[in-house]
Amino acid sequence: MPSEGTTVLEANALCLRFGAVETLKSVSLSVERGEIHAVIGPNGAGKSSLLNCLSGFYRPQSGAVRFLGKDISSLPPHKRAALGISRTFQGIQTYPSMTARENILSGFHLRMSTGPFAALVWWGPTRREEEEFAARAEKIIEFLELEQLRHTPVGDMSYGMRKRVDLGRAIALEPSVLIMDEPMAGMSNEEKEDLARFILDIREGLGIPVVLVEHDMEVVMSISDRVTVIDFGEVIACGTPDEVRTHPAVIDAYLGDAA
Ligand SMILES: Nc1ncnc2c1ncn2[C@@H]1O[C@H](COP(=O)(O)OP(=O)(O)OP(=O)(O)O)[C@@H](O)[C@H]1O
Repeated sequence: MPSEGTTVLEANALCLRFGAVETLKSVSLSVERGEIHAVIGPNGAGKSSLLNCLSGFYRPQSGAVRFLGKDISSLPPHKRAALGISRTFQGIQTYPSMTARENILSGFHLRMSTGPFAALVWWGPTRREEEEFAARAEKIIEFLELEQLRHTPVGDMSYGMRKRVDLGRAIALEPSVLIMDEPMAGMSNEEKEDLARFILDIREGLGIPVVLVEHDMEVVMSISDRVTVIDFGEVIACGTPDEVRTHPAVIDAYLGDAA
């Protein structure tokens, strides 16, 4: 883990174009240890594109992404994930026929030091890893209060619980940072409250900083330490929820009457 006060994940002057569309125009963002950092902005502002640049799904034409001070701009998504950059996506990423426990266990595969070949010829370490992962999966099940649903196929669960299993898969890797794209979309108020509590617990209890794109302003303003506002591919404000809420450019661009 990084030492106190260090930047965990950093985007520096990212420029991203799709043909004639300038999606990100020199966007910078830093995610500090111990913070929940929200990225907000109107539809089409470039929020998901920024997350995709951080996790490696999009390659910006210029600018750099750094993780714990190291330039990771050229790394593909799976290598960034293996370094400790975890991500949840819009919608559901879990396997519906697998149970909650099996889905969470599937999140460990990136950290498996022994591949399938080693498993065939060298049984010992694989077995030990499996036991270790099973124990860790149990901890995640308890952490996310999924005990009752441990052996339930995810396809039989409510949307909110499926998203919770999805989150379990993302934190199974014990990441150094968690990226979440619109985690509250499609959730009831009760489900949102539960998820907000777990996001706070992930920051507090597990010490994992979180960067999230979220449209629900009530959630953003209540759980975030810092908020970056993007409009038309540019950062127009960055600060605490109170600073952002009262920022004239933000009021103009996005929050309007809701501020
Ligand atoms: N793969 C792509 N190909 C072409 N254009 C893209 C691609 N990804 C994003 N864009 C464009 O980049 C711009 C920003 O899109 P993005 O999804 O990042 O915005 P957003 O702020 O996340 O929007 P929303 O809140 O509606 O999800 C849009 O004009 C979009 O059409």
